[in-house]
Amino acid sequence: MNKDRYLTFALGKGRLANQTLDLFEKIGITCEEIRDKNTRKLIFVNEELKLRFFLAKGPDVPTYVEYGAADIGIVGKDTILEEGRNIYEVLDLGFGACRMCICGPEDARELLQHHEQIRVATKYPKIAKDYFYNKKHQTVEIIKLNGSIELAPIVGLSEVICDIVETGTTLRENGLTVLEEVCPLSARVVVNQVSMKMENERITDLISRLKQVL
Ligand SMILES: Nc1ncnc2c1ncn2[C@@H]1O[C@H](COP(=O)(O)OP(=O)(O)OP(=O)(O)O)[C@@H](O)[C@H]1O
Ligand SMILES: O=P(O)(O)OC[C@H]1O[C@H](OP(=O)(O)OP(=O)(O)O)[C@H](O)[C@@H]1O
Repeated sequence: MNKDRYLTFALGKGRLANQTLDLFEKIGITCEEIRDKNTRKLIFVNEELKLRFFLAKGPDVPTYVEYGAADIGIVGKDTILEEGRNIYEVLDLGFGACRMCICGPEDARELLQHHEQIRVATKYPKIAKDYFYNKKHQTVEIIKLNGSIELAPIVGLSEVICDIVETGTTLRENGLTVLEEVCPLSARVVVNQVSMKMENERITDLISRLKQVL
């Protein structure tokens, strides 16, 4: 362990960012500057604690962590599954709770049950493929989209979608429903495999302090 080495954190931008920063504050790790919406600065340093933080697009967080550009990352379980990087997942933070589901209009339920060769629109092709091919042994056509996934069955692009459901409002407002649940999701702490060995003391201490305030 090198006491002068900075530990670097990659935090997912968007929904999880504020709760992640709130949690770090609870264990005395502060980084006020990172909350400033007006700054274009990308990296933030806490000199006293020898920590560095940056915000990145969710799907890039596991990449930074696998390559060791960040020692630790905070990201949704969906992103971890989709990216399939070689990283350690060490802690479930509980917040950002939602579910990955197969959704569609009620009449698509029958198509799923009869293993029809349907089209599945999703932002998560790997998760969808794993679910249909490896878990259900069902052949489907997967169509990758980048957002507003609920549109796909409405306009006839696909029969069903594989997407995140939190409150269910988006589904309800668009006449869709949950047909099957793929898995529960929440924010996780991930760690670079080499950092876990080289900085074991600092990282395990951090994880146990996080556990105490969850
Ligand atoms: N209602 C929700 N919709 C999407 N993600 C959610 C929801 N609730 C919790 N999450 C979690 O929050 C994480 C970040 O969500 P966010 O929408 O900010 O990122 P994203 O989907 O990668 O962003 P973008 O909108 O830039 O595509 C997700 O990966 C997921 O784990
Ligand atoms: O169950 P709910 O509480 O309605 O939340 C689920 C919705 O939120 C997410 O979309 P997001 O807002 O990230 O926009 P996007 O569709 O452009 O990705 C997700 O893809 C669903 O559409």
